Amino acid sequence: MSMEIPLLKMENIGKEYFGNRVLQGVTFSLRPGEIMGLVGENGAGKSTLMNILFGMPVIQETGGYEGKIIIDGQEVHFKDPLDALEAGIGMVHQEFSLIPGFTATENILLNRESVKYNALVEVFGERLMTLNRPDMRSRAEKAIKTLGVDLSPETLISEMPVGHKQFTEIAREIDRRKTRLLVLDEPTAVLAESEATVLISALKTLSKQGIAIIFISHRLQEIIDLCDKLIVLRDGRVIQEAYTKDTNVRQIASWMVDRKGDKAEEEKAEKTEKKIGDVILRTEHLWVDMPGETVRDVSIEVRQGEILGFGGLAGQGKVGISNGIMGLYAAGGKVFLRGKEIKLNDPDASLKEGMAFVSEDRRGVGLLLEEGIDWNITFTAMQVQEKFIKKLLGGLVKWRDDKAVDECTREYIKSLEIRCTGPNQRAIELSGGNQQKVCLAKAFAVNPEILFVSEPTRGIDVGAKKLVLDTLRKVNEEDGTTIIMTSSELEELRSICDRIAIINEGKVSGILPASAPAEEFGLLMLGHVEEPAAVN
Ligand SMILES: Nc1ncnc2c1ncn2[C@@H]1O[C@H](COP(=O)(O)OP(=O)(O)OP(=O)(O)O)[C@@H](O)[C@H]1O
Repeated sequence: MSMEIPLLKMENIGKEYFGNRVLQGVTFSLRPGEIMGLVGENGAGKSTLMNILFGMPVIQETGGYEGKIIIDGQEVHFKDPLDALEAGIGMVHQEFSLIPGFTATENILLNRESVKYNALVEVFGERLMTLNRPDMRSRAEKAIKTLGVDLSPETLISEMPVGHKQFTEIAREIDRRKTRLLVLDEPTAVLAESEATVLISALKTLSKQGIAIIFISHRLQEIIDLCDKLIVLRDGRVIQEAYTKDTNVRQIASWMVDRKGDKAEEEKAEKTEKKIGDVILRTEHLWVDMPGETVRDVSIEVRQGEILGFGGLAGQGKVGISNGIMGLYAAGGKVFLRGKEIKLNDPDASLKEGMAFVSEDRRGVGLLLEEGIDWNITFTAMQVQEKFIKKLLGGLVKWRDDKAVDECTREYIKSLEIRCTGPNQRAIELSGGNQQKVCLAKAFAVNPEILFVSEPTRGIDVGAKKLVLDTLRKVNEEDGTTIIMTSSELEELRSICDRIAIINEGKVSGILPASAPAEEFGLLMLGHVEEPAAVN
């Protein structure tokens, strides 16, 4: 054993939220340049542990924490993130903290002063006018280059696809010369596989320069590929510590869950015979103006009762299609539901027509963060369909049926294994993966005829992933719901879809049955257009 003093030691860390214990006796240490993976099921306590390390206000506001944080052998007490930054710790959160109306360069150069940006944006705005632009740009370019990504420093954050926002956040941390420890909370969740590969090699470069890294991910192969060692949290305790060279994905998955490890194993679904009906939804020359995911010309038919997948590389438009049909971004062309043309650019209309959408952007459009789980799950159904409403005197008097709301919420908490203190816990207090489950439950509650889901398993742990996909399959088979699913993971699409359309440069480059070989999908993703079927 070397006598070297670790860069960081967290010792006996504990945390309670209002009597709910979420961390207990967590201890680990990290040397300069070392990369540690932090894994565990949704709600195991990973983000909380990192929030403690980074001095996040939510920790102080909820009664602080127990245990010690020791840096270079000295105990530290961070009052807020600025103290942590001062000590050389950088953190990239699950959700972004970039300033929308500013460019990549400006965001990178604002560094973490922007932790407090809410009130300060105006001030920054003025300051930026007087800054040395060429110098700023070259610093931003340097940080972007270290990451090895194709990102223009002049692009506005509000116009970037989500993957580029992620790289901008990371570039911002790299530009801070002081950074000695970088914490990344699920940085690859919003990235396409190719982008994730770029990120992983960039992080390896940083570690060679002596920067230590704590990396949270549900993609266990990434943990193996990137990290030197890992710790596994279960119910707020460290239940295993290991060097990645001594373990494998299967073993890590089994450490994470109480249940048997085999639940984490990706199983091929047994396809039961199911009835696929007539065309229920049809688009004609659909275009959608969504930043980073422009749809140019999509004409496609979806049949009643099928699960249709949209796949393709990031930024090619697969994400834009459902956002356009559901009225969240400006769209044109024609969309027909059961043969009748529907109104575009009107989110309410699409809901009333019996369509529901689980967005890839769960914080942006998915949740009412300050409201309870119950309200989040039932609100849309209540508003659009008058579900959970009691009527008296022939409909003259209406009020909320709290009992029905509560029952429905409890059912989804159980079936989707949402980890919470109860039906009225606020959405903002849930872990990322559990918020994602609430978004799904909310869509199921309206019992839509057509359900659009975009990246449904983003942020979901390996065990729960199967649960989510099984639930989608069940809704499709038992309720006959037609499902249109967008995902950046081809294997996920292949495990539940009947057909998969690959989108390239804003157009459909081909549609294949899920059983087609992976190489054929690969070719379509690269823009090789399918041979047109026999000419008529
Ligand atoms: N502000 C808060 N108030 C109350 N409880 C909270 C708060 N933030 C988190 N929790 C609870 O702490 C527990 C741990 O959550 P945490 O976000 O640390 O999990 P996680 O391991 O990061 O999960 P995921 O993989 O889903 O992101 C959860 O049960 C969550 O509900």
